Amino acid sequence: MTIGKIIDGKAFAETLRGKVGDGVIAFTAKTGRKPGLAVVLVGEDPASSVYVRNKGKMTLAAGMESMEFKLPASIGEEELLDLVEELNADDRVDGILVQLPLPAHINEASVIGTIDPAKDVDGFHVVNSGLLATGQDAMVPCTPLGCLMLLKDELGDLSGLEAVVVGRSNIVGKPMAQLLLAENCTVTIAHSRTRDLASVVHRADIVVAAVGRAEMVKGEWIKPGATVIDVGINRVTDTEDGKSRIVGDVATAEALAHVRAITPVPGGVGPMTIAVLLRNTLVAAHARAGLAKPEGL
Ligand SMILES: Nc1nc2c(c(=O)[nH]1)N[C@@H](CN(C=O)c1ccc(C(=O)N[C@@H](CCC(=O)O)C(=O)O)cc1)CN2
Repeated sequence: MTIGKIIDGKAFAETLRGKVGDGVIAFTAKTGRKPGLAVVLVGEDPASSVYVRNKGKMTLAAGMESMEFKLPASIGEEELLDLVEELNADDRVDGILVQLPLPAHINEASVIGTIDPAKDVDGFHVVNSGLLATGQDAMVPCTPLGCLMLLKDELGDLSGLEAVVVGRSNIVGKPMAQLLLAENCTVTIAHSRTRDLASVVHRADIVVAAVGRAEMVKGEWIKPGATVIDVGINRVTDTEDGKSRIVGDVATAEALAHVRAITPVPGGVGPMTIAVLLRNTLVAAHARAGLAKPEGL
């Protein structure tokens, strides 16, 4: 039995962060200032706190200015919107990211809609999703852009390939489908209510699983030789030893016998999210400074 390749997202992300660091040096030499990223965390969700801490560390390591705003979960929506407006008006800030999810009393769409689209390094503003959907230059959400980078690195030209995206979120599924369409793939968006999901997935040369259900995509669903990108991060508890671990949306051990290549969880797509965030911040800084897009990013 042959087994597929494990795509090393961690190593790819490290290389990308290195290239961003080089771009930051060149940007700073040209403009006399560093690119700046502002990250807003509302509440104390443990996973979100870790992601925000890592974003701050990696922003600094790339040579950028990092601004962190930690607000209590009880903050009102108006107060949060006021902070976003302040960051929109602050010239040192090239990128604004509000960590999701937000507490239930705050309307996510209003918050995202208040971010200046030029500083929307998450690419979640409707202006950016509209630009992406119409094939124009846009700020692209970090996780799907990271997935696309891994796919192109593995497969080269994606033109004509059959791609199935399992998951229809605004953050991953929908922008992922748009990116694959722009690469001339034939794209299907499937989800938890798709009829006969197994046979839909079995058509695909490329499977992107972003449905948020532990190991939902089974090995035998995968067409032999397909490339699988697993976006899921699901914490599960082992019944035997009671220890918890993270698994993806794909049953990786089974899938390995079928795939050409697959991203692991952890160490696949996850590390790409922050690396692409830094890349998007550098791109936003160039655009705001009236400079051409940095090359090779
Ligand atoms: N405003 C945003 N909020 C959220 C986003 C986002 O892109 N923008 N994405 C996720 C969380 N996220 C970054 O914010 C993120 C998730 C996972 C990882 C990562 O490196 N994962 C590791 C495993 C980490 C672990 O052990 O828990 C991996 O997969 O190897 C980085 C960033 C939701 N919110």
